[in-house]
Amino acid sequence: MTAAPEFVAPELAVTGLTVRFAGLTALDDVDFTVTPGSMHALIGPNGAGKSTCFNVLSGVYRATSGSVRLGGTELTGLPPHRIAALGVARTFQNIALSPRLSTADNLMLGRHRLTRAGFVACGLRLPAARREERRHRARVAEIAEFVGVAEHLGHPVGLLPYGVQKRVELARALCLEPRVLLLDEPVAGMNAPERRAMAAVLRQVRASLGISILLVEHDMDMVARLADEVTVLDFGRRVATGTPASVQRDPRVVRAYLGTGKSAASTEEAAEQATEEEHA
Ligand SMILES: Nc1ncnc2c1ncn2[C@@H]1O[C@H](COP(=O)(O)OP(=O)(O)OP(=O)(O)O)[C@@H](O)[C@H]1O
Repeated sequence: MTAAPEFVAPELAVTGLTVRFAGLTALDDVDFTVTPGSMHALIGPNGAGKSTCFNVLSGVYRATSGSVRLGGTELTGLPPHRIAALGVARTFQNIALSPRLSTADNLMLGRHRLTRAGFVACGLRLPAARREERRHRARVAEIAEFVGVAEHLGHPVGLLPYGVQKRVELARALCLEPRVLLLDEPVAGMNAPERRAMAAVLRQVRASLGISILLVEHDMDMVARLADEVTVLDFGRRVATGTPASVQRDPRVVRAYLGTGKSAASTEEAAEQATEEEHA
């Protein structure tokens, strides 16, 4: 699967982002930039502000101050559907699919924003609406094949193994034809083979589609293997930005996030192993 020829991933620039909830500062003057076509991880201990940041980027929360720009467009203040229409798609920490619907129908819901035929034309199944539906179903099949869930298109999502459901969720986000993907803990709760399968798909998404990806992930091995750049938050503040290897060696990060020398060492090993894999 490839991106449309005119596809260009825009820069996502977060500047001075601050979010306050009645007396609590969840994000405090945070800056980072997701370079077009790169994979950028947002990490930090529990309560560091990662979900709050995702919620601002997708329009669920309003920023108290600061700016989020996608290319030349300011996103702060826009409602979620407008942000989605600009090409920002999101997956959730907990699976947010309709379990009784088939994989195909869940993915068709993901195409809703791109549907041109009106409600009446669809309801009456007029020829133009039927043609459009065929076109969307063909694209859904292509995306399902790309993320490795094609064999499950006819199955109710709720009956699929957890790791497959997470890939269906990714497929649904891709059905929006996004320019930026926000992935909230894409491998949380997965076993090792499921993690490897998801990592392989995410690498393909970046390599073949050129979509910019912002990823919240607690699994440091995944971050070390996948991310081009990492931003570390602690108590709502950015404490470091850099390559996975450089942030893992940053004493502020070790203090804030990794806690013990032991976990820092294990994540360094993961970074070294990832580099070896890339060079193999
Ligand atoms: N809607 C809200 N109202 C009040 N406080 C909130 C709200 N959302 C988040 N917070 C607070 O903001 C801070 C940051 O929370 P957030 O969920 O963004 O952290 P996180 O890094 O995503 O944590 P985790 O890894 O546990 O998901 C926390 O202290 C949290 O209690």
